Amino acid sequence: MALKQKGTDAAADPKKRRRVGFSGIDAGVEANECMKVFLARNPDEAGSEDCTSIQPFDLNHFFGEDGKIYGYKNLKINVWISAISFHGYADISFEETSDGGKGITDLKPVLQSIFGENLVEKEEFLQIFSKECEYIRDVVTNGNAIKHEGTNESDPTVEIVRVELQGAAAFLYSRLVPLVLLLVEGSTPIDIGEHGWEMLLVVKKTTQESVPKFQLLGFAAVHNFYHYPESTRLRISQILVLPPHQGEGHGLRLLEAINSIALSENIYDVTIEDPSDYLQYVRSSIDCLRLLTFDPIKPALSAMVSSLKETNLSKRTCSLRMVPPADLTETVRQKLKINRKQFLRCWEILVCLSLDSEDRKSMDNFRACIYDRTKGEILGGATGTNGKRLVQMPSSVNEEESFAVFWTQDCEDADDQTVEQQPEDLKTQEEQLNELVDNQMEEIVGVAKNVASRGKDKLAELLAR
Ligand SMILES: CC(=O)SCCNC(=O)CCNC(=O)[C@H](O)C(C)(C)COP(=O)(O)OP(=O)(O)OC[C@H]1O[C@@H](n2cnc3c(N)ncnc32)[C@H](O)[C@@H]1OP(=O)(O)O
Repeated sequence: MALKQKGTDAAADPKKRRRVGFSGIDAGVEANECMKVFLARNPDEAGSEDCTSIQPFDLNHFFGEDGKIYGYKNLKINVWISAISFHGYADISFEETSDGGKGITDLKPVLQSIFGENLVEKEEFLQIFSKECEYIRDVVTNGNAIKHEGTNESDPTVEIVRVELQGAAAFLYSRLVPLVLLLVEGSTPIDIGEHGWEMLLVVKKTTQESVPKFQLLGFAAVHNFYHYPESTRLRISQILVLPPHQGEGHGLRLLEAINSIALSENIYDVTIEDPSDYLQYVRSSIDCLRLLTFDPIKPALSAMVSSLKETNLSKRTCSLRMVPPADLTETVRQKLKINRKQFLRCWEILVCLSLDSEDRKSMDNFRACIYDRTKGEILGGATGTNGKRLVQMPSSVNEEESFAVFWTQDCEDADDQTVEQQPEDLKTQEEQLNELVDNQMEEIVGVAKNVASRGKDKLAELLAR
């Protein structure tokens, strides 16, 4: 790795070290405040801040325990990643360095932990644009274009290509790792040495002269793993649409392509590893639209909707489990490859869509069912705690949504239970639970609205029954 550093190199040579007027102990600077990452499409954009800027979810977590950089005055770290070859080039500048009590952060190993071997000197970075201008074409040459219903509907120049994660494709993945680390929250690089990995690449073809013929817009890393006794499951491990192209329908295309592979190869089902909220939203929207036209679902759905209209759960004298019949869950898995957990999510969305939002009683009953389900999941059943307790945990990410469940050591010990379940504890638990239920209602309604606007005709047909 080569980094071009402006300013003094005082950090390396103690004799040259100059004192900076830090008053007291150095408070440090947050990495999020001084580091920027850009995507450069051509040599002119390399070094310029007028190109696509990437918004990493959090840079601080790469930098030590407190996410801070120490010992620099006016530090600026700019990194450009080539949108053609995915090499990187870093420009680091600062006025002065000085140990203000917390040392001088060594930036090289940190940048290396993000960008690895991809980081090169500026000169090399600029040359690579022409040297590797057909890099993506070379990777997709051995791949298979995935054609399925709806393919290329909106843009015939965009294609999804399926490649095994070996050889050139494995090299491409290793070049994409920095973007994965920066943009996919909580991600770690996948083990490409493991059997069963493949990638789906979203590529844009162009016939224009002087620009690469293939441009990478996004990708999904998918693992095929064994399911007893003789089938395979497809697990989407990482999916990333490059920042300038997010929201253009490519994530949706990738999910649709994976669904079509699962159907054509009679895969057991499709799962997603820790989907982000937005990915889950896109996925549920697609699955609900598929389910709207899936006839076997209709009788069970209308029976569920009738029950919600007729019962009154507000007094909690009766209860209703808002789950689909087990045989329907199995049919949905077999025919649409939607896994059980995902179908349960979609089921709630479809029930919500089928209810009259003006009918207070039905909507209250619906919320009561979501409440019972959530409580059951967290506290281990609506009738007892099963020895589990819900506590709110401090979190830097989102305090409101951070809960932990812990088990009391001996759940049959009645004395322990009495001591722990103080009335004020129960009230806090109740408040936290209600917040969680409100969030879930919001998510359900969000997807329901999207599905309603995109599948008006299908929905009208479903509701007419
Ligand atoms: C397992 C994991 O990898 S989790 C991490 C996921 N990845 C990340 O978070 C990295 C950063 N984000 C991304 O890479 C992307 O934003 C992704 C992958 C999450 C989503 O891909 P995108 O290309 O941005 O989304 P895409 O444009 O395909 O779809 C989203 C929009 O199109 C809508 N849409 C378009 N057509 C349709 C349709 N036919 N049916 C339903 N919805 C549709 C979606 O509902 C959504 O609309 P809205 O946000 O305006 O309400």
